Amino acid sequence: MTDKDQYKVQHEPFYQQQKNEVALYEAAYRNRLPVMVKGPTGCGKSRFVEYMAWKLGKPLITVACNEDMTASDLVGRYLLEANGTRWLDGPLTVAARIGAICYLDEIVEARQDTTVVIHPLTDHRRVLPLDKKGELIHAHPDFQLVISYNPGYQTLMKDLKQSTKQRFTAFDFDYPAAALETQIVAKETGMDEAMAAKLVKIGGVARGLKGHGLDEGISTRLLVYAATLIKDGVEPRDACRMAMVRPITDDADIRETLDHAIDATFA
Ligand SMILES: Nc1ncnc2c1ncn2[C@@H]1O[C@H](COP(=O)(O)OP(=O)(O)OP(=O)(O)O)[C@@H](O)[C@H]1O
Repeated sequence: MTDKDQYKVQHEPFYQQQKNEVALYEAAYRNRLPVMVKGPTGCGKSRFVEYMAWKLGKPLITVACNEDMTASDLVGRYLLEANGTRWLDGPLTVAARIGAICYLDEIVEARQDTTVVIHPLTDHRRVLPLDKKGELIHAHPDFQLVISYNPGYQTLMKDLKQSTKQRFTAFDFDYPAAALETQIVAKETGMDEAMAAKLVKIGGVARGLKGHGLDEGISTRLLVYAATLIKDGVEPRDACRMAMVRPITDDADIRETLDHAIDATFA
């Protein structure tokens, strides 16, 4: 297996289009424009990028960003070995060399001095300077940079700089409308649509509480978890409490409200 093959998405991921994002992404890719995918947690951002990598037949390298991440974690570093030192490419460098789609998940978590290393890759230069190694990489023609971003988590202290934002085209994602989300939960888990619709309805109750005691509503991911447990034989009320309520809040009043909604739905 070559470097490239190991990053190929082997099987078609199930992705339910919300609007015309597939065609728009293809246009961005044709022109090698960097893409930003914005939206709340668990609404399908990563699945979309995985699906696009599969559809375009390009390798996909995903990096989960965090606040301890340094530029070296992205670009690469020298490793100390018995016989001296050896350079090890970081994931961004590998992607630029082999022509992969590089997906930096939750980029805003990374420190700003880390974020700026992507700048020269996002404009017409499409280069990546490896300062420590003294090498300038010209990105492979197939390389594309994609970042994800949850606008709900941003504070004044933690946001992308305009000079970073303005290097990307952007997609606004959100939880799908009820009918579409029902199809997603049903197709993803094999659950019948009538049952999936019940889970989506409870999800809707929780999303209505956002800003009234809840930071985020129940994600599509959690609806899929609940459906998976139910398909495995777990009693629906237990599955919903376990997958859709307990993870998202410790507030007794909100839990009670959501538990009531669950009991009413499965009465
Ligand atoms: N449009 C969709 N088509 C198919 N599955 C979907 C879709 N939207 C959400 N899902 C389901 O929701 C799950 C979570 O989606 P995904 O991992 O893409 O979330 P995300 O937006 O990247 O979240 P995070 O920001 O937390 O990484 C998927 O594993 C899939 O089961």
